[in-house]
Amino acid sequence: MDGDGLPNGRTTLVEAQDLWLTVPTRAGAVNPRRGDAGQGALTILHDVGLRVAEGEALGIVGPSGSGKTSLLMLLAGLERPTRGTIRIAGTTLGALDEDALARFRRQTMGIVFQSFQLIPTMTALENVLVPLELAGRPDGAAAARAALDAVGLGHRLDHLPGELSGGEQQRVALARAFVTRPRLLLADEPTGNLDSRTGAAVMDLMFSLQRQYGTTLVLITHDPALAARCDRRLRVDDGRVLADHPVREPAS
Ligand SMILES: Nc1ncnc2c1ncn2[C@@H]1O[C@H](COP(=O)(O)OP(=O)(O)OP(=O)(O)O)[C@@H](O)[C@H]1O
Repeated sequence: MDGDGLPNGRTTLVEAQDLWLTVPTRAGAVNPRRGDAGQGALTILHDVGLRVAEGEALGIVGPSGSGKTSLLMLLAGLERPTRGTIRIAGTTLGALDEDALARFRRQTMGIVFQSFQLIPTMTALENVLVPLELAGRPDGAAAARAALDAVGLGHRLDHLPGELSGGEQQRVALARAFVTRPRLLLADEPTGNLDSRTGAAVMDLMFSLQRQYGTTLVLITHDPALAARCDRRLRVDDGRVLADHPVREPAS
């Protein structure tokens, strides 16, 4: 490790500095643990900073309500910080307007949510085709089939999400997230809706694809065993980063 906690010799893909997130609150909706930031505002994240090296897997852990999802939303550019900067692959998110941000997200990131977030009226193949069509990829259909093959669902191309099990739906979501070979994968409790055995199988698949493609991973999880599979672990509590632990030195 070097002085800033990154494995030696790796370039930084994600860098966040001095992040604050404050949202307006309805009267009576103030979280007593955090208090009121003043004038009906709640501070969800306070002075958060982090760096993630290219190819690294970072696990984010912390109690419910500590701000993990909020942090992920900022990194995805789905929410804007009240203060602070986020730079991903050399691009400062705050400098982009909404269209440019959406384009940058499509080119650079894949996102996997706890609730799968597949489009219910589209088949597995059509769901995986969406990011390819948005990227204007002419080889879309072949790439989408290959991605579904890679997650073991080559025989379920024409099934709607409602005709698939939870584990199968999350595998479709993984295929959709990886199909454009994003440099960064953001995953928010991807096993949260799965039983432990199915969740373990889906996570084996995710880490295997992450290693195969050299994808940088930011993974929110409540599962210590899953966090321990990451190269580093970041602990968030009450909107602050409390500790940054290397789990193990990555193989050089
Ligand atoms: N838009 C919002 N308005 C008001 N409060 C919010 C908003 N978004 C998040 N919060 C609050 O901010 C806190 C952090 O929420 P967040 O979802 O980031 O936590 P979390 O660590 O991901 O929790 P969990 O592990 O339960 O998913 C919570 O107290 C939540 O109620």
